[in-house]
Amino acid sequence: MASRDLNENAAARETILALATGPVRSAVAILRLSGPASRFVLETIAGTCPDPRRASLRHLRSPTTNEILDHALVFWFPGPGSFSGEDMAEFHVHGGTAVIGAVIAAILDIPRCRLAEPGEFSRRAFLAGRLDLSEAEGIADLVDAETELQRRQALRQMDGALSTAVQGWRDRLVDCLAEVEAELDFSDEGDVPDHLADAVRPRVAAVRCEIAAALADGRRGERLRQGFTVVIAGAPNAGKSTLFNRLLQREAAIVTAIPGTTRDVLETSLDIDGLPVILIDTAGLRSTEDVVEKEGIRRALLRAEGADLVLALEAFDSPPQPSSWAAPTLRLWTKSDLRQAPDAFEGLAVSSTAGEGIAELLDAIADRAREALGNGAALVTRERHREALVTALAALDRGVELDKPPELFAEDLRLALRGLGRVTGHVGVEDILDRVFSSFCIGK
Ligand SMILES: Nc1nc2c(c(=O)[nH]1)N(C=O)[C@@H](CNc1ccc(C(=O)N[C@@H](CCC(=O)O)C(=O)O)cc1)CN2
Ligand SMILES: Nc1nc2c(ncn2[C@@H]2O[C@H](COP(=O)(O)OP(=O)(O)OP(=O)(O)O)[C@@H](O)[C@H]2O)c(=O)[nH]1
Ligand SMILES: [Mg+2]
Repeated sequence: MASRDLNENAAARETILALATGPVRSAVAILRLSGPASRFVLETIAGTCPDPRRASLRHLRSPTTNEILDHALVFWFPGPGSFSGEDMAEFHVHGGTAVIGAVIAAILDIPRCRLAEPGEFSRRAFLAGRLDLSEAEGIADLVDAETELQRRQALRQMDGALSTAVQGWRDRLVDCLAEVEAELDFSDEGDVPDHLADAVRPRVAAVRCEIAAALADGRRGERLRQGFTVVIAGAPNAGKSTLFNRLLQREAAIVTAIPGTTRDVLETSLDIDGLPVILIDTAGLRSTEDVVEKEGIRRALLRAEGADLVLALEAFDSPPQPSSWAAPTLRLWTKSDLRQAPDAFEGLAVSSTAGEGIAELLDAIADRAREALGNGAALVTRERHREALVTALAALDRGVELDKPPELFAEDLRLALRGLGRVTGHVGVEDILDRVFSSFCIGK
């Protein structure tokens, strides 16, 4: 892929530094550098530049005082065959906060070195043509992945699943456009034979169809990134917080025998069979004049409305609840250890204290989440991709209309190509780079 970095002169570039590992005490911490001064930093702090890609054990020294700061493994990754495409270096230091602070301070003393912005290493890799925009997003998603399916989806995207599909559509549409344009060039105006457009139209329609299929995915990819939200709702004292704690296997919410205990919305993520589930405990629903409780109930109803699934709890000792919710609902009869569900009850009986029905409930949630989130094979994983593909699809829809003059057909093809190019960042991306990369972590 050609370098997109046309504006900046490499030598004038700053060298960026970041802690690539977590900002906590750890056995080993990795400091990462990218930019033209990387080699000089290695020579200054570690004495000499090691062989490319080989771990070398060095004393790190402060260039100002010559004091030894740490014994560390150091790496040299010469550009352009590095992750970012630039010269890069790594310091694998002991992961104490004072060690990290001292080495960072020593490096920042070197001219033209500064701390990296979030996503700046990946941004430089993108600008150097080492990866495209959707592959860079895959890296960010991989770092953020909390469940197995999120990991799988992110890895596919990092490996270019979406890029490859988009690139294939682009190539085919470019061929179509070239044929339409050639014909336009060689014919008198308004005199393009219809058979040309007729020959190209089915090929465009085939691409159109594939893009439409990728979009008709029930937003699985986006939802897998975000998680499947399950709201626990019901009357005060129905056992919502007890169930919440049982599903999380820890005492996250306060439980008492007093109705109206929970007021805030409590939200925690849960991994069920690799599926990311966001479990939400809410205030018990009742009419009340208490302003705090009222606000809690308002928030509870708001979250229930936007949920992927509402668990509507009822117990023998709690008043009946609204029978229908805007979101898909699973009715639960709680406290089944104390009183059996009435015969007419349509739903699942559970006891959070005795454990009855809990495995079945987890299975039911997993089934619904799997249905909504898919298996990690969706191509479209962000609203950004969807918007760009919808734009391309709309242009192709217009393009394939019968009796469309070839000039306008060609223009529609160009618009479609621009939409596809935005997914991978091949065209018109200046406005979205900040938005995409600022959501990355520091050090990525
Ligand atoms: N210590 C460390 N671990 C890491 C990374 C890193 O930068 N540093 N990574 C970074 O995020 C990931 C690995 N990804 C990488 C991707 C490409 C190259 C690289 O230098 N590629 C060259 C040469 C490959 C070779 O021949 O060995 C290339 O593709 O040309 C390095 C790391 C995960 N683990
Ligand atoms: N025996 C039995 N008691 C339960 C069960 N679930 C909840 N309880 C009891 O019911 C009472 C209310 O439980 P909570 O979980 O606080 O109820 P809640 O729905 O969160 O109530 P609010 O937060 O007030 O809306 C507590 O005394 C719990 O110990 C259960 O499965 N079996
Ligand atoms: Mg509660």
